[in-house]
Amino acid sequence: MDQRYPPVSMFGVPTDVGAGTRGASMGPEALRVAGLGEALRARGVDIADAGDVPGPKNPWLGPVDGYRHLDQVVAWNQGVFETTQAILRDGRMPVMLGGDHCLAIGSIAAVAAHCRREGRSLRVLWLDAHTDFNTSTITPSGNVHGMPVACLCGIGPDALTRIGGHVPAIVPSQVRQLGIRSVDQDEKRLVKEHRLDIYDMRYIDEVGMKRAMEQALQGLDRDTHLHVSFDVDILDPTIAPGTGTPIPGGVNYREAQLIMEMIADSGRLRSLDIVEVNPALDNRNATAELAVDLVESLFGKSTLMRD
Ligand SMILES: NC(=[NH2+])NCCC[C@H](N)C(=O)O
Ligand SMILES: [Mn+2]
Ligand SMILES: [Mn+2]
Repeated sequence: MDQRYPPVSMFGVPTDVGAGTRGASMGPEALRVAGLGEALRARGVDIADAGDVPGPKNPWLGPVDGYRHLDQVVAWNQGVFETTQAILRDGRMPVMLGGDHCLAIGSIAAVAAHCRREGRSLRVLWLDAHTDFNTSTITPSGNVHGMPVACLCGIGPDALTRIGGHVPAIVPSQVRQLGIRSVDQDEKRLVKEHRLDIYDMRYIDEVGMKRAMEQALQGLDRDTHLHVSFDVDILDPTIAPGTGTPIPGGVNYREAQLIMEMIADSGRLRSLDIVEVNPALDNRNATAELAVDLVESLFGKSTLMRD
Protein backbone atom coordinates (compact mmCIF):
# COMPACT_ATOMS: atom_id res chain seq x y z
CA MET A 1 0.00 0.00 0.00
CA ASP A 2 1.23 3.47 -0.87
CA GLN A 3 2.27 5.05 2.42
CA ARG A 4 3.60 8.30 0.98
CA TYR A 5 1.88 11.55 1.75
CA PRO A 6 1.57 14.74 -0.21
CA PRO A 7 3.51 17.70 1.20
CA VAL A 8 1.81 19.15 4.28
CA SER A 9 1.12 22.74 5.34
CA MET A 10 0.05 23.21 8.92
CA PHE A 11 -1.45 26.47 10.14
CA GLY A 12 -2.66 27.72 13.51
CA VAL A 13 -6.06 29.22 14.33
CA PRO A 14 -5.60 30.73 17.78
CA THR A 15 -9.14 31.32 18.95
CA ASP A 16 -11.73 30.01 21.38
CA VAL A 17 -14.69 32.13 20.19
CA GLY A 18 -16.79 28.99 19.59
CA ALA A 19 -16.21 27.50 23.06
CA GLY A 20 -17.67 28.09 26.50
CA THR A 21 -14.33 27.77 28.28
CA ARG A 22 -11.32 29.95 27.43
CA GLY A 23 -7.93 28.57 26.45
CA ALA A 24 -8.21 26.61 23.17
CA SER A 25 -6.79 29.77 21.60
CA MET A 26 -3.42 28.57 22.94
CA GLY A 27 -3.78 25.19 21.21
CA PRO A 28 -1.72 25.93 18.08
CA GLU A 29 1.33 27.02 20.07
CA ALA A 30 0.99 24.04 22.44
CA LEU A 31 1.02 21.66 19.46
CA ARG A 32 4.08 23.40 18.03
CA VAL A 33 5.85 23.32 21.41
CA ALA A 34 5.02 19.60 21.64
CA GLY A 35 7.02 19.21 18.43
CA LEU A 36 4.39 18.47 15.78
CA GLY A 37 6.40 19.89 12.88
CA GLU A 38 9.66 18.24 13.92
CA ALA A 39 8.00 14.87 14.56
CA LEU A 40 6.47 14.71 11.08
CA ARG A 41 9.65 15.99 9.46
CA ALA A 42 11.55 13.22 11.22
CA ARG A 43 9.12 10.78 9.62
CA GLY A 44 10.09 12.08 6.20
CA VAL A 45 6.99 14.21 5.70
CA ASP A 46 7.56 17.46 3.79
CA ILE A 47 5.89 19.84 6.28
CA ALA A 48 5.79 23.63 6.31
CA ASP A 49 4.32 25.89 9.02
CA ALA A 50 2.22 28.58 7.35
CA GLY A 51 1.87 30.49 10.65
CA ASP A 52 -1.39 31.64 12.20
CA VAL A 53 -4.62 32.81 10.60
CA PRO A 54 -5.58 36.27 11.93
CA GLY A 55 -8.97 37.04 13.45
CA PRO A 56 -10.92 39.07 16.00
CA LYS A 57 -10.39 38.81 19.75
CA ASN A 58 -12.80 36.89 21.95
CA PRO A 59 -15.30 39.44 23.35
CA TRP A 60 -16.42 36.88 25.96
CA LEU A 61 -20.13 37.69 25.83
CA GLY A 62 -23.24 35.57 26.27
CA PRO A 63 -25.32 34.08 23.46
CA VAL A 64 -27.46 36.35 21.25
CA ASP A 65 -30.36 34.67 19.40
CA GLY A 66 -28.90 31.26 20.24
CA TYR A 67 -25.30 31.94 19.17
CA ARG A 68 -22.34 33.12 21.16
CA HIS A 69 -19.94 35.36 19.20
CA LEU A 70 -21.49 34.58 15.82
CA ASP A 71 -19.75 37.49 14.01
CA GLN A 72 -16.36 36.47 15.37
CA VAL A 73 -16.98 32.79 14.53
CA VAL A 74 -17.82 33.82 10.94
CA ALA A 75 -14.70 36.00 10.63
CA TRP A 76 -12.36 33.26 11.88
CA ASN A 77 -13.98 30.64 9.66
CA GLN A 78 -13.65 32.90 6.63
CA GLY A 79 -9.90 33.02 7.32
CA VAL A 80 -9.73 29.25 7.81
CA PHE A 81 -11.63 28.71 4.56
CA GLU A 82 -9.27 30.93 2.57
CA THR A 83 -6.10 29.46 4.08
CA THR A 84 -7.29 25.87 3.58
CA GLN A 85 -8.28 26.63 0.00
CA ALA A 86 -4.89 28.23 -0.77
CA ILE A 87 -3.03 25.20 0.65
CA LEU A 88 -5.14 22.76 -1.38
CA ARG A 89 -4.60 24.83 -4.53
CA ASP A 90 -0.85 24.51 -3.92
CA GLY A 91 -1.27 20.73 -4.02
CA ARG A 92 -0.50 20.41 -0.31
CA MET A 93 -2.31 18.72 2.58
CA PRO A 94 -3.86 21.21 5.05
CA VAL A 95 -3.42 20.46 8.76
CA MET A 96 -5.37 22.93 10.88
CA LEU A 97 -4.23 23.46 14.45
CA GLY A 98 -7.17 24.76 16.51
CA GLY A 99 -8.61 26.49 18.21
CA ASP A 100 -12.05 25.21 19.04
CA HIS A 101 -14.09 22.88 16.81
CA CYS A 102 -16.27 25.61 15.22
CA LEU A 103 -13.27 26.12 12.90
CA ALA A 104 -13.97 22.85 11.10
CA ILE A 105 -16.76 24.70 9.28
CA GLY A 106 -14.14 26.67 7.35
CA SER A 107 -11.68 23.84 6.81
CA ILE A 108 -14.24 21.26 5.69
CA ALA A 109 -16.12 23.79 3.52
CA ALA A 110 -12.84 24.40 1.68
CA VAL A 111 -12.09 20.70 1.38
CA ALA A 112 -15.62 20.03 0.07
CA ALA A 113 -15.30 22.81 -2.52
CA HIS A 114 -11.94 21.39 -3.60
CA CYS A 115 -13.36 17.87 -4.00
CA ARG A 116 -16.29 19.24 -5.98
CA ARG A 117 -13.88 21.04 -8.33
CA GLU A 118 -11.69 17.98 -8.78
CA GLY A 119 -14.59 15.53 -9.07
CA ARG A 120 -13.35 13.52 -6.11
CA SER A 121 -15.51 11.93 -3.44
CA LEU A 122 -15.13 13.21 0.13
CA ARG A 123 -15.40 11.26 3.37
CA VAL A 124 -15.31 13.06 6.74
CA LEU A 125 -14.24 11.08 9.79
CA TRP A 126 -15.32 13.02 12.89
CA LEU A 127 -13.39 11.84 15.96
CA ASP A 128 -15.16 13.32 18.98
CA ALA A 129 -17.00 12.73 22.26
CA HIS A 130 -19.74 14.97 20.83
CA THR A 131 -21.79 14.91 17.62
CA ASP A 132 -21.55 18.74 17.30
CA PHE A 133 -24.95 18.79 15.54
CA ASN A 134 -26.74 21.47 17.55
CA THR A 135 -28.67 24.44 16.18
CA SER A 136 -29.46 27.84 17.69
CA THR A 137 -32.88 26.64 18.82
CA ILE A 138 -31.77 23.42 20.54
CA THR A 139 -28.27 24.29 21.83
CA PRO A 140 -27.96 24.22 25.62
CA SER A 141 -25.00 26.62 25.51
CA GLY A 142 -25.03 28.80 22.37
CA ASN A 143 -21.44 27.68 21.75
CA VAL A 144 -20.86 27.26 18.03
CA HIS A 145 -18.27 24.49 18.58
CA GLY A 146 -21.33 22.33 19.32
CA MET A 147 -22.79 23.09 15.85
CA PRO A 148 -20.20 22.64 13.05
CA VAL A 149 -21.51 19.34 11.62
CA ALA A 150 -25.03 20.73 11.38
CA CYS A 151 -23.73 23.93 9.72
CA LEU A 152 -21.73 21.92 7.18
CA CYS A 153 -24.89 19.91 6.41
CA GLY A 154 -26.72 23.17 5.69
CA ILE A 155 -28.46 23.57 9.05
CA GLY A 156 -27.42 26.85 10.65
CA PRO A 157 -27.10 30.58 10.02
CA ASP A 158 -26.53 31.66 6.39
CA ALA A 159 -23.24 33.32 7.29
CA LEU A 160 -21.84 29.90 8.29
CA THR A 161 -23.63 27.51 5.92
CA ARG A 162 -22.61 29.60 2.87
CA ILE A 163 -18.89 29.89 3.62
CA GLY A 164 -17.85 27.38 0.94
CA GLY A 165 -20.23 28.80 -1.65
CA HIS A 166 -22.26 25.58 -1.94
CA VAL A 167 -25.14 24.82 0.46
CA PRO A 168 -24.94 22.29 1.95
CA ALA A 169 -21.16 21.88 1.89
CA ILE A 170 -21.55 18.17 2.66
CA VAL A 171 -24.37 15.69 3.25
CA PRO A 172 -24.69 13.46 6.35
CA SER A 173 -23.96 10.30 4.32
CA GLN A 174 -20.38 11.55 3.81
CA VAL A 175 -19.78 11.67 7.57
CA ARG A 176 -18.76 8.97 10.06
CA GLN A 177 -18.62 9.93 13.75
CA LEU A 178 -16.53 7.88 16.16
CA GLY A 179 -16.06 8.02 19.94
CA ILE A 180 -19.40 9.71 20.64
CA ARG A 181 -20.69 9.67 24.23
CA SER A 182 -22.31 13.05 24.85
CA VAL A 183 -25.28 14.15 22.75
CA ASP A 184 -27.80 16.72 23.99
CA GLN A 185 -31.47 15.77 24.25
CA ASP A 186 -32.81 17.52 21.13
CA GLU A 187 -29.54 16.97 19.29
CA LYS A 188 -30.23 13.23 19.53
CA ARG A 189 -33.48 13.69 17.67
CA LEU A 190 -31.74 15.72 14.98
CA VAL A 191 -28.88 13.27 14.35
CA LYS A 192 -31.41 10.46 14.03
CA GLU A 193 -33.56 12.49 11.68
CA HIS A 194 -30.54 13.18 9.46
CA ARG A 195 -29.28 9.57 9.73
CA LEU A 196 -25.77 10.38 10.85
CA ASP A 197 -23.55 7.29 10.84
CA ILE A 198 -22.42 7.17 14.47
CA TYR A 199 -19.98 4.71 16.08
CA ASP A 200 -20.54 5.60 19.71
CA MET A 201 -18.63 4.32 22.76
CA ARG A 202 -21.33 1.78 23.52
CA TYR A 203 -20.90 0.31 20.04
CA ILE A 204 -17.09 0.36 20.34
CA ASP A 205 -17.37 -1.43 23.71
CA GLU A 206 -19.53 -4.10 22.13
CA VAL A 207 -17.78 -4.80 18.82
CA GLY A 208 -14.26 -3.48 19.51
CA MET A 209 -12.35 -0.64 17.89
CA LYS A 210 -11.01 -2.72 15.00
CA ARG A 211 -14.43 -3.63 13.70
CA ALA A 212 -15.88 -0.15 14.34
CA MET A 213 -13.03 1.46 12.38
CA GLU A 214 -13.32 -1.05 9.54
CA GLN A 215 -16.95 -0.06 9.21
CA ALA A 216 -16.25 3.67 9.50
CA LEU A 217 -13.66 3.40 6.69
CA GLN A 218 -15.75 1.12 4.49
CA GLY A 219 -16.38 2.25 0.94
CA LEU A 220 -13.30 4.45 0.44
CA ASP A 221 -12.08 4.13 -3.11
CA ARG A 222 -8.86 5.04 -4.89
CA ASP A 223 -9.61 8.71 -5.24
CA THR A 224 -11.60 9.35 -2.06
CA HIS A 225 -10.35 12.39 -0.14
CA LEU A 226 -10.45 11.48 3.56
CA HIS A 227 -10.74 14.41 5.95
CA VAL A 228 -10.13 13.65 9.62
CA SER A 229 -11.50 16.10 12.19
CA PHE A 230 -9.72 15.17 15.43
CA ASP A 231 -11.33 16.69 18.53
CA VAL A 232 -8.97 15.64 21.34
CA ASP A 233 -11.95 15.16 23.66
CA ILE A 234 -12.54 11.80 21.92
CA LEU A 235 -9.71 10.66 24.24
CA ASP A 236 -10.40 9.65 27.82
CA PRO A 237 -9.84 12.67 30.12
CA THR A 238 -7.42 10.61 32.24
CA ILE A 239 -4.95 10.67 29.35
CA ALA A 240 -6.06 13.97 27.75
CA PRO A 241 -7.16 16.40 30.47
CA GLY A 242 -6.35 19.55 28.48
CA THR A 243 -9.69 20.16 26.78
CA GLY A 244 -12.71 22.35 27.52
CA THR A 245 -15.55 19.82 27.44
CA PRO A 246 -14.06 16.56 28.79
CA ILE A 247 -16.39 13.55 28.98
CA PRO A 248 -15.50 10.40 30.96
CA GLY A 249 -15.42 7.04 29.22
CA GLY A 250 -13.38 8.04 26.18
CA VAL A 251 -11.01 6.01 24.03
CA ASN A 252 -7.87 4.75 25.71
CA TYR A 253 -4.30 5.03 24.46
CA ARG A 254 -4.23 1.80 22.47
CA GLU A 255 -7.65 2.34 20.95
CA ALA A 256 -6.58 5.82 19.88
CA GLN A 257 -3.41 4.44 18.29
CA LEU A 258 -5.45 1.83 16.44
CA ILE A 259 -7.76 4.52 15.04
CA MET A 260 -4.77 6.42 13.68
CA GLU A 261 -2.98 3.32 12.38
CA MET A 262 -6.04 2.15 10.49
CA ILE A 263 -6.47 5.59 8.92
CA ALA A 264 -2.77 5.52 7.93
CA ASP A 265 -3.23 2.06 6.41
CA SER A 266 -6.14 3.34 4.29
CA GLY A 267 -3.70 5.62 2.48
CA ARG A 268 -6.52 8.11 1.89
CA LEU A 269 -5.82 10.88 4.46
CA ARG A 270 -5.74 14.22 2.60
CA SER A 271 -6.65 16.83 5.25
CA LEU A 272 -6.77 17.09 9.04
CA ASP A 273 -8.05 19.25 11.90
CA ILE A 274 -6.53 18.96 15.38
CA VAL A 275 -8.86 20.89 17.69
CA GLU A 276 -9.89 21.60 21.29
CA VAL A 277 -6.42 21.34 22.85
CA ASN A 278 -6.72 23.68 25.86
CA PRO A 279 -3.32 24.28 27.51
CA ALA A 280 -4.94 26.26 30.36
CA LEU A 281 -6.56 23.02 31.55
CA ASP A 282 -3.69 20.70 30.68
CA ASN A 283 -1.12 18.91 32.77
CA ARG A 284 2.31 20.00 31.51
CA ASN A 285 1.26 19.92 27.85
CA ALA A 286 0.42 16.21 28.09
CA THR A 287 -2.62 16.53 25.80
CA ALA A 288 -0.70 18.31 23.04
CA GLU A 289 2.11 15.77 23.36
CA LEU A 290 -0.37 12.89 23.11
CA ALA A 291 -1.98 14.53 20.07
CA VAL A 292 1.45 14.76 18.41
CA ASP A 293 2.15 11.09 19.22
CA LEU A 294 -1.18 10.10 17.64
CA VAL A 295 -0.67 12.28 14.57
CA GLU A 296 2.70 10.59 14.03
CA SER A 297 0.77 7.30 13.84
CA LEU A 298 -1.66 8.92 11.45
CA PHE A 299 1.38 9.51 9.25
CA GLY A 300 2.48 5.90 9.47
CA LYS A 301 4.78 5.76 12.51
CA SER A 302 3.59 2.45 13.90
CA THR A 303 3.12 0.58 10.61
CA LEU A 304 6.85 -0.29 10.79
CA MET A 305 6.15 -3.84 11.95
CA ARG A 306 4.10 -4.51 8.83
CA ASP A 307 6.38 -2.96 6.19
N1 LIG B 1 -16.44 20.61 19.94
C1 LIG B 1 -16.87 20.46 21.17
N2 LIG B 1 -16.04 20.23 22.15
N3 LIG B 1 -18.18 20.54 21.39
C2 LIG B 1 -18.81 20.44 22.66
C3 LIG B 1 -20.29 20.67 22.56
C4 LIG B 1 -20.96 20.52 23.92
C5 LIG B 1 -22.47 20.65 23.90
N4 LIG B 1 -23.07 19.62 23.11
C6 LIG B 1 -22.88 22.02 23.36
O1 LIG B 1 -23.42 22.11 22.29
O2 LIG B 1 -22.67 23.02 24.01
MN1 LIG C 1 -16.07 18.58 18.64
MN1 LIG D 1 -15.94 17.29 21.50
